[in-house]
Amino acid sequence: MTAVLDSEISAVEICELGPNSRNLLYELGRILADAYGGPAGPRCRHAIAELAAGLTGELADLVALPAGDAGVRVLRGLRLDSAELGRTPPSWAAVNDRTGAPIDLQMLLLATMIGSPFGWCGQQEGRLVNNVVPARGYERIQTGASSEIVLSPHTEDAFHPLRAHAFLLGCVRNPDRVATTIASIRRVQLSAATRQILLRPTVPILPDLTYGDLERWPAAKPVPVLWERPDGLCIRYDPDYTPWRDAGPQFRAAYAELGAELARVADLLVLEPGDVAIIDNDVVVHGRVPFTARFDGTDRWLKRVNIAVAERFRPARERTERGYGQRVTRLLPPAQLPAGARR
Ligand SMILES: O=C(O)CCC(=O)C(=O)O
Ligand SMILES: [Fe+2]
Repeated sequence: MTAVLDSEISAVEICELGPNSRNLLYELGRILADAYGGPAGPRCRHAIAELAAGLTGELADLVALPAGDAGVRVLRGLRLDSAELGRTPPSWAAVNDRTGAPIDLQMLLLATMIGSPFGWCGQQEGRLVNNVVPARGYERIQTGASSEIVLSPHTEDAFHPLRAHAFLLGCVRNPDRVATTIASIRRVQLSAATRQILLRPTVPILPDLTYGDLERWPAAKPVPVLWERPDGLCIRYDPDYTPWRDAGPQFRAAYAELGAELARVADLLVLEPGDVAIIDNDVVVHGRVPFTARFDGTDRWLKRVNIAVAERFRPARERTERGYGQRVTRLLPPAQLPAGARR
């Protein structure tokens, strides 16, 4: 993909949280942080699930999956304590979970209103709220910790059958207004032949480097790039972790056509402090433009939460995939979620 994106935000739904919603979420985050220290323990997780299931009114109306083909809804106006959060850490591993607890808990309340938040055992030590910050040494490596390179458009955790149906990207700070890129598969135009080729399983998608230096995958199973959900076309895409160059010329041409179309329809989304994007991971691929990291404690800082939405369709054939041994960690086992939150 090129770094040249030509359109401003178009069909993305932008929702401003009113003062009551902002204050309520903020207070709940604080109360949970004071009572439990953070979301690691089961008592706090039960409290999150109970509280999220009981939220009504404006918050319940606004905190929802994006409805249209844009596949992104941005909630604007989350309250943050920037001073308490302190300096941007030099890597995810250096995050202070205690000072971060109030905002992490707000993110988890939001995620639990949509579905069931989860993390990966092999990523950021299984945390439910991941931190996305530029890290020294990773400037040119294809992960969220990069900076100097274009982070290619991708489906989050495309390699895995349990990848998020949707995820949250919340912004703590973004002083240089570095844009996230978003591109909806519902806006691309493909020839009928290309569409047919990409609907067939041809090449596998491998785990990205955030899962550690995993050995090669001799038994990697091909998966389709495009698939269909009852409401329309969906995508599963991660070109940097797909051995597409090994495929035949027809597939390579189709894959290139898709890449060019995704670049054509891509929008730039500049997340500002207090913004939370709700991204449909089956409809939209996301990435990031290049930037020069500061590495001085004032860098861009995002929070990411994966969400499983039980009523969302996925193709049955994915159930036989093994996900390269990567296992999820859930907020709570599904049977322990209160009725209103069991999705
Ligand atoms: O930095 C961004 O805007 C996106 C990073 C990303 O791809 C992710 O956190 O999954
Ligand atoms: Fe991502």
